[in-house]
Amino acid sequence: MTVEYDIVIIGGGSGGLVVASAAAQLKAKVALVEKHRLGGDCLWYGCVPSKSLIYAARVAYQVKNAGRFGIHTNPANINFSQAMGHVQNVIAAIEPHDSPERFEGLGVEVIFGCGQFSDRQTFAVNGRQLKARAFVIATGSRPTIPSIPGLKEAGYLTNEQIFSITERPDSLGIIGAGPIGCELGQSFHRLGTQVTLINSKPHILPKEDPEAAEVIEQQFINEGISIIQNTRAEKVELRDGKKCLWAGNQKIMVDQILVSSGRSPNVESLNLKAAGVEYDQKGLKVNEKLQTTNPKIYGCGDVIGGYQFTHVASHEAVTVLTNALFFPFSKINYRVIPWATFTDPELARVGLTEKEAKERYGEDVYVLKQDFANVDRALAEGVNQGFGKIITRGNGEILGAHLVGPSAGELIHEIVLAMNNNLKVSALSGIHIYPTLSEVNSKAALLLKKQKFAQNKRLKNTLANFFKFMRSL
Ligand SMILES: Cc1cc2nc3c(=O)[nH]c(=O)nc-3n(C[C@H](O)[C@H](O)[C@H](O)COP(=O)(O)OP(=O)(O)OC[C@H]3O[C@@H](n4cnc5c(N)ncnc54)[C@H](O)[C@@H]3O)c2cc1C
Ligand SMILES: NC(=O)c1ccc[n+]([C@@H]2O[C@H](COP(=O)([O-])OP(=O)(O)OC[C@H]3O[C@@H](n4cnc5c(N)ncnc54)[C@H](O)[C@@H]3O)[C@@H](O)[C@H]2O)c1
Repeated sequence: MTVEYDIVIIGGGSGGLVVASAAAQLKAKVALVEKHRLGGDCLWYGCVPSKSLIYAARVAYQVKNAGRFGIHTNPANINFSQAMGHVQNVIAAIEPHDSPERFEGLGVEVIFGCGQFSDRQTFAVNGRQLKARAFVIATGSRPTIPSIPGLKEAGYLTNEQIFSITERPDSLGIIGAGPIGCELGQSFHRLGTQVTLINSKPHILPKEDPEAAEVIEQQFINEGISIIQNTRAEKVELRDGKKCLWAGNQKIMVDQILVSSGRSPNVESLNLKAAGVEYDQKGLKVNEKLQTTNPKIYGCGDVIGGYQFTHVASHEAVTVLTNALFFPFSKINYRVIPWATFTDPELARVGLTEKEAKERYGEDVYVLKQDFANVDRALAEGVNQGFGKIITRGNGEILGAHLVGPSAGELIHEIVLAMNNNLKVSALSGIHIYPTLSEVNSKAALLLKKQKFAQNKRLKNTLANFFKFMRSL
């Protein structure tokens, strides 16, 4: 049967846009169906606005704390709506890159509408029946709203509303201390809001290296952010215009609540049953080739669960593109997936944690940890907290790395490059410019030799004897 399209993509965010633009540039016939506007969470409610807000908040913090460098100013006058204006300006500057005009210019047919599958090979939208050789579901995720009595009635914000507010809440209760809660919590606090994080786990950022997360936690405490640990938000009531939020035996009164307690896949409206596509609460079920349970329908990005990051959505998009347009031979490779949480200090990670490495390789695991307090450039910039930790095997194979400190999200890439190219940790100990923050990597890398030397009694004795002999000549 002849079909109209090579590929129909549903969802025009980080994953869908990569598939659409690359497929069109390869001269495939492409339709992209988007229910709202192109750009997805990353542009409108995620990475772009959050990183812009983080930057404005960092400036406020630096001005407020400039005194320790001998720079004295009047107390910073924070104009919240102008800070939010910066956020909107950055979105506006990036948006043309994701505009329908740009994609149509590349040859993509952009269809705005909310459709659904009518059978295993047809997607119905705006009264049209789209048939294609392959489909890609890239509909992303939305905030999971916990069923907390009174929350709905009292009202709350999620990442979908918070970047549009123009008045600063005096106080903000945040449910969930994952990356969203932590990045936005610190930013709002720095812009003058009293922030309380409610965290169901014993420590914030529970998916990260615990020692690294502890550095962030200590920074939050030093800045005056309240953290209620190991406690779930349980009930909300409206009292005198304020929201009264119960967490365990504690009660906090706040102006606003931000819900950042995880994500749910956008799958419900697509009539996936008709297409033979299975899913659960984490997302679409996909195989290593990113085929759903219908092999002609692929999934990528947040909607398949897993690593929910923009760069992972793009990485998955490439596998989907190759398999869907040509032959389904490519398997997704998740061996080296880096990410960063853009708190201050930043926390970046790639590969295994210490615990995971020890579970897999037992005694053959070396932890190479270098504090930023031993990196002269960090000290020059007033930083004496944080560290770089590289996890290796005895043969130098890099298993993972965890950096917490200034520009950690940039510094991790040297290790990512090494891992991607199967370089040993010694490759990181080459000349690094003095004084730079990236010396944290070279200094950590050198520790493998030092640790192995410290363990090697025979070599130490041989050298001692050698030098004794040389002195006796
Ligand atoms: C506050 C926040 C900060 C973040 N910061 C970072 C960061 O710094 N770095 C990072 O890597 N990641 C970050 N992320 C995660 C990142 O935004 C997501 O992983 C990424 O956007 C996922 O891309 P996607 O293509 O799967 O989904 P999206 O980009 O969300 O795109 C999905 C698209 O599908 C559309 N859609 C949904 N349902 C339908 C339907 N039925 N029919 C048609 N279209 C539909 C949506 O409108 C949307 O345009 C952040 C997320 C949040 C919430
Ligand atoms: N810098 C980045 O790359 C970045 C930034 C923000 C978000 N993201 C992506 O978005 C995803 C979602 O972020 P998130 O922070 O919403 O989710 P998350 O799942 O990472 O963290 C949510 C936290 O909320 C806690 N929680 C759940 N219900 C609770 C309750 N009732 N009371 C108190 N705590 C509760 C959970 O235990 C968890 O620790 C991330 O996993 C990440 O993939 C990435």
